Amino acid sequence: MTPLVHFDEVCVEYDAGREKTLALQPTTLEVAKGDFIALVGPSGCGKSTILKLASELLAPTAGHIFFAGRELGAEPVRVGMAFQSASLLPWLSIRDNVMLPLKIVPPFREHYRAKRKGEYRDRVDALLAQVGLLDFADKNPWQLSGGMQQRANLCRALVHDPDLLLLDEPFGALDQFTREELWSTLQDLWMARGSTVLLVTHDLREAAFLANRICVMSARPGRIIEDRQVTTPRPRQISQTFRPEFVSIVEQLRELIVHAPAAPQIPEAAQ
Ligand SMILES: Nc1ncnc2c1ncn2[C@@H]1O[C@H](COP(=O)(O)OP(=O)(O)OP(=O)(O)O)[C@@H](O)[C@H]1O
Repeated sequence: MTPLVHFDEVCVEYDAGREKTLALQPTTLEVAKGDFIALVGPSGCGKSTILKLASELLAPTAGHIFFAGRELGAEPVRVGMAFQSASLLPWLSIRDNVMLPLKIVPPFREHYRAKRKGEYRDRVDALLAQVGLLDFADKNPWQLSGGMQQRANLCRALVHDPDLLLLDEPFGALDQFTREELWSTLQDLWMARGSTVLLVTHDLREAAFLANRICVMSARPGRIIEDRQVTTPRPRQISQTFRPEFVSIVEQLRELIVHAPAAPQIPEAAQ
């Protein structure tokens, strides 16, 4: 079956004038529709670079990226994104923050004026209810805790049913208990919506709890050195992450990352 996203021998070299940084060695990755993939690896190995490629913020230096069998860029791909900082607009209510993609992203924006008061508002409120935020819909972001802001941020990333949900350390700034709550929220949203997710994280327990596949990357210039399935049935419980079989997955990932040699550099002439 054609993968939803296919990175085919993709290479990235950042070129800042005289200084060039090879961030990604030829990397191949196939993402099926509905996959939940976690990208883990040492700092600077190119995890965020993969998200930038998937969101078309960055073009590969070499290789190709396909979406549903066609070269990325041939057709618009709807992407939802969330980062470590929730970056909600402080002057808008939570409801209006979550509504934003429906105002901006085609084809929703064409119907925005007609549907805002009815259908779109119901859609936003249903999502807010699903993550326990409906009572806070009229509040401004600064009236919510960091964890609540990240819940709203996830809603904003999902409200327009993106083809791809790209998450770059979305829970990195939260305390452990709030983070675990948000893992369960994200798992529930993913199970309900069947989204296709690429998650960058440094937290191996988070990767193992949330993902179906964990792609481990080598130190920069990065490449995928292990593509590991996590078959634990859903819904997963936080308490399971303290059980021996789960702890063992996390330990194996950690060993891989700590001991993985940096990928051999490709000689410039061969690039
Ligand atoms: N715009 C840029 N210009 C030059 N070099 C860059 C640029 N963006 C990233 N890099 C370099 O490319 C490499 C990969 O960066 P990237 O942000 O993808 O890594 P990462 O694995 O997400 O890192 P971290 O885990 O620390 O967030 C790093 O060495 C980084 O310094």
